[in-house]
Amino acid sequence: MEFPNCTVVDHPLVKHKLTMMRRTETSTATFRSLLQEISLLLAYEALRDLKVRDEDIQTPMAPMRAPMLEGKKLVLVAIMRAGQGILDGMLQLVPSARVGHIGLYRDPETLTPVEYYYRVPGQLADRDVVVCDPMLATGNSAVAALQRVKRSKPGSLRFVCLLACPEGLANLREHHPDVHVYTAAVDEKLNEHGYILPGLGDAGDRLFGTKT
Ligand SMILES: O=P(O)(O)OC[C@H]1O[C@H](OP(=O)(O)OP(=O)(O)O)[C@H](O)[C@@H]1O
Ligand SMILES: O=c1cc[nH]c(=O)[nH]1
Repeated sequence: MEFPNCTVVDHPLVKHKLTMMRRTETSTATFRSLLQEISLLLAYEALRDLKVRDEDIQTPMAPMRAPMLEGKKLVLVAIMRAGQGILDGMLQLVPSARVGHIGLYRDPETLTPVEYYYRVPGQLADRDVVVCDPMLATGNSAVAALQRVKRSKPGSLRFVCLLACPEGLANLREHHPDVHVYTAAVDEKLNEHGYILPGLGDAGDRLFGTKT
């Protein structure tokens, strides 16, 4: 199925790492390092249109004008907790990016997000903002996070996740048709508790080892 607001990064390396992450027997340590690795690959695709500016440099052979990223224009915003895993991977690729955090958890009964923390750099007007969270399930958390960031009128806004589903993509498209999603896969559907099927379970618990 095609989703107009979504790019599926279906590189073989991404597919392989995602399969390893899905497996029940994958340890917390392995899950964490795989999320970092896969996020780096997702970022490669999601940041394809970042602006570069030519600078005068000197190679050992000759002077030249060469493109450099305007790194400080990028703001990476992690939805806590699990977004931290994606953030860590993306920061390896763009260490000079500014960082924001939005604390949200999903009320297990209503599946609506509850905000408990917000700290994002101000002055977003000329900055490219990437909001990240591994799971786009109902999409309610992403919709709320993007709404919050939009109050600061960012120059551009995109969303990076590990796994999406049709319900979450539809919700996001309805509320934020201007925000493009980059993901490693779009799974089949949600179950009655709002979990992605086949999915990978609770991303935060798997990343931090908090499953009881
Ligand atoms: O699309 P949604 O239906 O809103 O679900 C997605 C949210 O659920 C997970 O977080 P959770 O609320 O479990 O919090 P946690 O990261 O603290 O575990 C996930 O990391 C997303 O933030
Ligand atoms: O499948 C899901 C849905 C929401 N949050 C998760 O961590 N996993």
